[in-house]
Amino acid sequence: MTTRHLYLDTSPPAYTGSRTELDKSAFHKTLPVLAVRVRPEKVGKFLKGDAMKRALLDIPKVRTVVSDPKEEGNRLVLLRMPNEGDIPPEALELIKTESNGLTEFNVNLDYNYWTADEILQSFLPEELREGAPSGFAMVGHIAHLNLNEEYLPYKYIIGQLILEKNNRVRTVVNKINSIDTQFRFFKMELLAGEPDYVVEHHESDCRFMFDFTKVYWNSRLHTEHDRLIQVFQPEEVVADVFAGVGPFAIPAGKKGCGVLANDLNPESYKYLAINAKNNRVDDTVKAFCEDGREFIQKSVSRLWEEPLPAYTGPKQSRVQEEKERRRLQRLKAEGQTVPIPPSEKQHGRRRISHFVMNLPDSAISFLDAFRGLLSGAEPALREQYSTMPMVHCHCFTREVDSRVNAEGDIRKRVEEKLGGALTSETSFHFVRSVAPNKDMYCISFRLPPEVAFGERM
Ligand SMILES: C[S@@+](CC[C@H](N)C(=O)[O-])C[C@H]1O[C@@H](n2cnc3c(N)ncnc32)[C@H](O)[C@@H]1O
Repeated sequence: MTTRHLYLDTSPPAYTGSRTELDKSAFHKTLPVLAVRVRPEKVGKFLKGDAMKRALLDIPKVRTVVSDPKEEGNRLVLLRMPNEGDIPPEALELIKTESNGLTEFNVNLDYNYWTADEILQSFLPEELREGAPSGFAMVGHIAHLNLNEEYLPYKYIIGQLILEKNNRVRTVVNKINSIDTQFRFFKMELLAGEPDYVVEHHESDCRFMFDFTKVYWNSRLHTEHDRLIQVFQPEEVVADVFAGVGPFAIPAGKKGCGVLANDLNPESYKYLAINAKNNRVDDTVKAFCEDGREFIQKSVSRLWEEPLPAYTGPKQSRVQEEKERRRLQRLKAEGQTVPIPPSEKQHGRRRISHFVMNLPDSAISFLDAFRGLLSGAEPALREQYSTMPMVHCHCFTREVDSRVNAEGDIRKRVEEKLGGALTSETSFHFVRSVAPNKDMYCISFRLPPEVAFGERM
């Protein structure tokens, strides 16, 4: 991007230095301008009012008023033009009556002045400028990008620029176009900064910690996470079959939901448990490390045998909790009756209301695990499921010609795997386009009773 201001060209100079490393000294530019010599007490007159509006130097990161190098205590008010003939008459009038005259001044711009994009545009060979990487995504302190092959010879310089020009960035990585087939995390190479991949990332008002090189995380799913979290009611229990480090599970727990959260990747499981603790929801969010199929099959009886604490209203802050603890301690010390905490008075939660299955590549293939989920269950447990749970299953399209086809195709694949017809309580949500011919959807359906009470797979 070239930045031009009236009279002044503030774009970086044409780069003539080395292309194997960044020669920062090559980024130097001098802009000759005029300056008004004024007594300090008169500076305000030149900055306020309309007279000087069209004459003052106004470029980002450059001060308009500087000390006069030739006369101690005096100030220079910088103008945007190098020639007197360009100064508007109303400004000239003020200069004549209120200043000590005009002088020449050099504004010096250097490497620190320009943005990473501007430096890169000047640095790259001409044929690579259009389409040059201009953005990056952030996860915690890590900036990550996905460089096209033609930019790979310049990858370390691109990394250096991102690191030096963005205060929040401590590490810059390039995602290599290969993804771990089972656990879905990206392979990446360090371009600049510290080789520290354990991040603290914030989403949906929760704090997530994880090793970005070992677990799946995708900030682009933020809206989808929020969408489903809104669907869950605080009293409900959610079973998250492919939970990752908890972007559905932890915010749902914070909302009040009981959550059984599972991931087969031991690293995801480790951070899932840490995140539940760090967000103070480890009483209601329980982590598991099992294959998704096994987790689904065990989930109903697991919750029946070990119910999750009942919902007792919005979660208190740490300060409120501490206040309540002290109040109860005082009552006890005074020999008064200590009230039973509401969570101990009420029965626990024993029914799963939602299953979440975000493993779009293969989640549908796990659906047969629902067959016979409740068959053989004792009557009291069956009674809990007079209303069947909702299943929210993410998947990719196969039929790409139109969305109508896509929905029909997804429905067919789901019904085949479930071994039963979907009810009218079925909906489709387009999540995002992941590639030109690949869309991500979420199908939400109520588990058909004849599937759950039918024969086990
Ligand atoms: C696409 S990620 C979704 C993670 C998280 N729910 C989210 O929305 O960001 C899928 C997760 O499924 C886990 N996974 C893959 N195969 C699995 C399996 N057979 N059983 C359980 N988890 C599995 C991966 O480790 C990964 O964390």
